[in-house]
Amino acid sequence: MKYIIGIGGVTNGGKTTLTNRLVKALPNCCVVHQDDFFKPQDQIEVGEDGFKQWDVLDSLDMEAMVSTVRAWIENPVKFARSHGVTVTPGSKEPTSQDTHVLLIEGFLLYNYKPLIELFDLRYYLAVPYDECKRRRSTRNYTIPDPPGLFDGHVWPMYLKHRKEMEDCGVDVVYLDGLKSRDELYNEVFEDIHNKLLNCS
Ligand SMILES: Nc1ncnc2c1ncn2[C@@H]1O[C@H](COP(=O)(O)OP(=O)(O)O)[C@@H](O)[C@H]1O
Ligand SMILES: O=C(O)c1ccc[n+]([C@@H]2O[C@H](COP(=O)([O-])O)[C@@H](O)[C@H]2O)c1
Ligand SMILES: [Mg+2]
Repeated sequence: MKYIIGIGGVTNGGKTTLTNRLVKALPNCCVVHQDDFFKPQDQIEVGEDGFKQWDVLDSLDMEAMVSTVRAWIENPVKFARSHGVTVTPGSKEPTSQDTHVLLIEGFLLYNYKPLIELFDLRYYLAVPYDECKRRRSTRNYTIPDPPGLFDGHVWPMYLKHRKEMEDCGVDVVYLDGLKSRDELYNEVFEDIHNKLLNCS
């Protein structure tokens, strides 16, 4: 069986931290990071507000991201091997019963139709404004945040995209990003087991 699981939500919600832990625990598990699909800086539009518009779908090569996911769907064994993931057969025979998991993590997973429909399970990490701003201020992105970016662009875009997702009725499991790393990992790992892996 093949399962595609989304770890989405707000910037600095803890998506990458949680994903890095899950990938070690789930069977034959590969990861796609949405951050790897940002377009080069010179292709990012500058808005009327003067900020480079990083936190919109247009800043990402979403077609390439979906193609990568489709390559995994087509042949998860080949995908795993070419990404250095060791493939182990499950206890059940025939081999076609083997379990393969793809984790997709990123801040804009549930606003792009061709991607939304590919998930078997969608998680959404959220943290309140103050904590998000505090965590973001300590991050070192390849392109550092200019002064005022969080309040002028990042947070408003988060609210806009979250509302659009909710208005479209996308089915997500909300996670409280204020919980500890351990709590979040245990909660999600158990949930994945109950919802997916026990049924295979
Ligand atoms: N559950 C948590 N509680 C407190 N801090 C966390 C938690 N998860 C992650 N962090 C910290 O928050 C920051 C952002 O985490 P990260 O996993 O990179 O988030 P994201 O990928 O959603 O932007 C990092 O400094 C990380 O160590
Ligand atoms: O990774 C990059 O090249 C990059 C360049 C500019 C900005 N980012 C920021 O990366 C954020 C998404 O990543 P994350 O891990 O914070 O969810 C998003 O809020 C962007 O503003 C990321
Ligand atoms: Mg991240």
